[in-house]
Amino acid sequence: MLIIGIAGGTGCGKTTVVNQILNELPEGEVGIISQDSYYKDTTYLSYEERITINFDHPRSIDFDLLENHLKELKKGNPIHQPVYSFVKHNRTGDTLVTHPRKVMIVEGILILTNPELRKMFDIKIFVHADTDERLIRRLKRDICERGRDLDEVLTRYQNTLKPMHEQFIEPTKEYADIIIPNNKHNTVAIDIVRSIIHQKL
Ligand SMILES: Nc1ncnc2c1ncn2[C@@H]1O[C@H](COP(=O)(O)OP(=O)(O)O)[C@@H](O)[C@H]1O
Ligand SMILES: Nc1ccn([C@@H]2O[C@H](COP(=O)(O)O)[C@@H](O)[C@H]2O)c(=O)n1
Repeated sequence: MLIIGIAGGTGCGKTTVVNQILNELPEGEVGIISQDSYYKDTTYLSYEERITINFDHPRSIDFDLLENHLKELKKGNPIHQPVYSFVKHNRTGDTLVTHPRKVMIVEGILILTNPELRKMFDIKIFVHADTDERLIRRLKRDICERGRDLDEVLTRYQNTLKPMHEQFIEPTKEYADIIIPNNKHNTVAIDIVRSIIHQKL
């Protein structure tokens, strides 16, 4: 199994890049794991307490579960990937059965901060987009798709997103084998990653 880790700050286009890579690849040959599914279960907290969580700090992620799931997939076993709700700020209680594939892509802002995960990735990719571009994309996306308003996104940006990006996420660029510039759609980079995957299938 080839495991590809795709990191980069919020709004850089990780999900979009993954979808572009999957386009034109045989359906069902490549599996996806999203770091967002591994936000820690916070059912014991009230909604008011959950919205104060710093979701851009590595401690918000259940890395042990993510690592165990990758190990199970490597052994050939299916896993139950938790389903996360950005509206409830918590896991939904549902899970998505994820079967092992020849190629697994793991994507998320903080995945390269964890040394054990880094060791498991055969290829490490960092998607880069400028800070202002990422903020504009995040604003549009969170308002349209994640039930947020302008004030929520900007407050979160100032209090946690920006400082955590500088402290934890941007420094992981140095671990990347490939850096994809993504201020604009980068079809050449996508084709390169796709051809690496093709060789493995
Ligand atoms: N290269 C790009 N040019 C313009 N918009 C983009 C680009 N890549 C992604 N987007 C848009 O930016 C938003 C955030 O992208 P997404 O892939 O969800 O980022 P991430 O998963 O890194 O947070 C989405 O609305 C997406 O359509
Ligand atoms: N309840 C939550 C959990 C996370 N976030 C934000 O999501 C971002 C990571 O997801 P991307 O798809 O943008 O990579 C991260 O920056 C968290 O702030 C949230 O808003 N609410």
